[in-house]
Amino acid sequence: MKVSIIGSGYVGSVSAACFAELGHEVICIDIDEKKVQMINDGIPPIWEEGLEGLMQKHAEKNLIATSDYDYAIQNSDISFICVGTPSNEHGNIDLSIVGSACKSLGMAMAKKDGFHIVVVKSTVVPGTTEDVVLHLLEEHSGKTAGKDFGVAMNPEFLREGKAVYDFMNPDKIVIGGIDGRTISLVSELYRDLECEVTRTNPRTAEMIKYVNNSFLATKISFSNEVGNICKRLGIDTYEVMNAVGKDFRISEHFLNSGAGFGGSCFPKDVRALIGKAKELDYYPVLLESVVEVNDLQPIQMLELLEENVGDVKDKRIAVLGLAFKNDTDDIRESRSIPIIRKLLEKGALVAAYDPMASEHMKAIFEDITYCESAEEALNGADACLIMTEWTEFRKLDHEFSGMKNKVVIDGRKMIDPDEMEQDIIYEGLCW
Ligand SMILES: NC(=O)c1ccc[n+]([C@@H]2O[C@H](COP(=O)([O-])OP(=O)(O)OC[C@H]3O[C@@H](n4cnc5c(N)ncnc54)[C@H](O)[C@@H]3O)[C@@H](O)[C@H]2O)c1
Ligand SMILES: O=c1ccn([C@@H]2O[C@H](COP(=O)(O)OP(=O)(O)O[C@H]3O[C@H](CO)[C@@H](O)[C@H](O)[C@H]3O)[C@@H](O)[C@H]2O)c(=O)[nH]1
Repeated sequence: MKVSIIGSGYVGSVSAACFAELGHEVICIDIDEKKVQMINDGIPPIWEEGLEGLMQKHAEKNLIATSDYDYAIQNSDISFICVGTPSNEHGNIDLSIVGSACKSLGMAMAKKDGFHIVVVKSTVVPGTTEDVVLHLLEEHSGKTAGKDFGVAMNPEFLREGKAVYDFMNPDKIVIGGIDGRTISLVSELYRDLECEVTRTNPRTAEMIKYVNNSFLATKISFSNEVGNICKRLGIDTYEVMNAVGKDFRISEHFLNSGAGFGGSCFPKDVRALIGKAKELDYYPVLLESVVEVNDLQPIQMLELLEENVGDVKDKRIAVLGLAFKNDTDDIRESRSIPIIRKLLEKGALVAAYDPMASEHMKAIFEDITYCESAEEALNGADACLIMTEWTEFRKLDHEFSGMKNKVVIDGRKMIDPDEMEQDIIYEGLCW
């Protein structure tokens, strides 16, 4: 099938490369000319394991990129909207990028003969596809939904760092369409993937995505709350949750307590669902608490730090991990951001290390010291904070020997002091 993908970020570029791998003809559309050029050169605009191989295999064959909407719409049957849906200043969803993509798409559809399908893959609050996207497309194309074009919502569940694998091995595919014809045509795109398709209406598909993310975020905040209580009781919460997770109704996944959840999805999506609920005069007590517990975790880390080293003014604090999780260079809503901000406010000297994300962090904190290795960051440090679950941090041992004061506050349970040769003063955040 002929597919156009609007937006070449994490979701757009992975979807494009994977649809190409599934044998479809794919055109990426982005307003960022640099990304367009990169894709045409077979270079992924974001880092994701396995993405480069797919892009090199398909670029300029069945995967091309352009900033020309007219060309892309004329040469495709289905368009996926994969642009960002950030939070506005009140935490509610900001649909302005979706709006401008719909305008460009509608204007291009006006010039096209024949049936076209528009699929929203961006995460949007329930009602958006039918009440906003569909109407904008009708307004700018002069065409009628259901007659001249189909509209569907197909949420994406990929995890960053595992995005290609997740796209190719989904545990669910949800397609919410305005009619059966649209749902069937969109399903065709996924026919080679071994996965059941949940067929539904657009607003249910939109809600499934929010509930999925909110439930996972709730599991993490629940685990953090339990961890905070365990810490005060002198109990290792990981031992507790390992046993609790053996109950098949709970499952062992997403029970790791620590510095909390970051990333481009959980924080913004939980906030957006809270905003939508309030708009409907419902106060979502549980979801508000999920955010509150999450916001508290970095503060508790700093409290532990100060309990161990006192005033941090003029002290060198090594921050290990800047990405919001391991295996990605993405720093969006990373838990290390509020930590570094507070450390700087308190006059600390921050020495940061991340295997992938330092370049991105420089855009937020220009003046901290960026190191090439954990060892370099730890050298001469008065304390260390572990913020990201990078595998390489599990092996740290002799690297701590250069610290002035060997205080380690572990926000991800990366270190087992009993297994180490170095003597350190170790504090787990929740254990
Ligand atoms: N990142 C994830 O892991 C993930 C997973 C599932 C769902 N989502 C959702 O998918 C959506 C996209 O997220 P992302 O992380 O890929 O975003 P992103 O910010 O990485 O990428 C968005 C892309 O859209 C482009 N763009 C902006 N305006 C445009 C326009 N008018 N026309 C064409 N291109 C335009 C940008 O240049 C950028 O390349 C969001 O709604 C997000 O919540 C993200
Ligand atoms: O037990 C856990 C698991 C995760 N995290 C943190 O939670 C955040 C998010 O992790 P993860 O879910 O692996 O990353 P994302 O790439 O943000 O993926 C989530 O958000 C995407 C965007 O909506 C969805 O598509 C995915 O299904 C969903 O897992 C990270 O900061 C992790 O450190 C924990 O603190 N404890």
